[in-house]
Amino acid sequence: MIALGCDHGGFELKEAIRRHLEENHVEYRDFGIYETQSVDYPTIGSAVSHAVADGQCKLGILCCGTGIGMSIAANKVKGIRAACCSDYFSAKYTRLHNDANVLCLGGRVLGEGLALELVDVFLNTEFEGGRHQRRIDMLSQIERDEL
Ligand SMILES: O=C(CO)[C@H](O)[C@H](O)[C@H](O)COP(=O)(O)O
Repeated sequence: MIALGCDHGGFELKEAIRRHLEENHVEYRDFGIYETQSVDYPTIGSAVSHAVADGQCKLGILCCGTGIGMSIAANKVKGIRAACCSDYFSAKYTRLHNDANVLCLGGRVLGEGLALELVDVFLNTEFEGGRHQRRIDMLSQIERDEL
C-alpha cells in the first residue's frame, strides 16, 4: 500500500500519480488534498509519514510546490527517511542506499513525465543493505539522541 498526499502546490501532480498508480494496479491510500484549496503542507506531510512509520503503508509519496516543505515535514517523523528528488539517479539511489521510505516531488518543478519515471523507479527499487544498513542504523541513533 502506497500513501499519497499533497498540498495545493502539488495537487495536479498528486492526481497524475494517483491515476498512474491506478492504471498500474498499485494499491494506494490518498490522504488528500482532494481539491485545489490552499492548505498547509505539514498537515498532510505528517499524516502520510505516520501511515508509513506505523507500517500501514510501505512507502509514501508527497507532492508540494517544490517537494522541499513536504520533505522537511516528513523527516520530522521518527522512522521516516524522506528524499526530495528531481532526477532519476537520486530517486533510484535513495532506495538502494538510504532505504528512503517517502519520495517528495515538486509540482512546480517537475514535468509529469519525469515525475512518473521517478515514482516508478522509487517504487520498484529495493534497499541494497550491506554497508548501507550500518548507516541507516546510525540515522536511528540520531533519532534517539545517541549520536
Ligand atoms: O513548502 C513548500 C516550499 O518548500 C511548498 O512548495 C509549498 O507548496 C509552497 O510553499 C506553497 O506556497 P503558496 O505560495 O502558499 O502557494
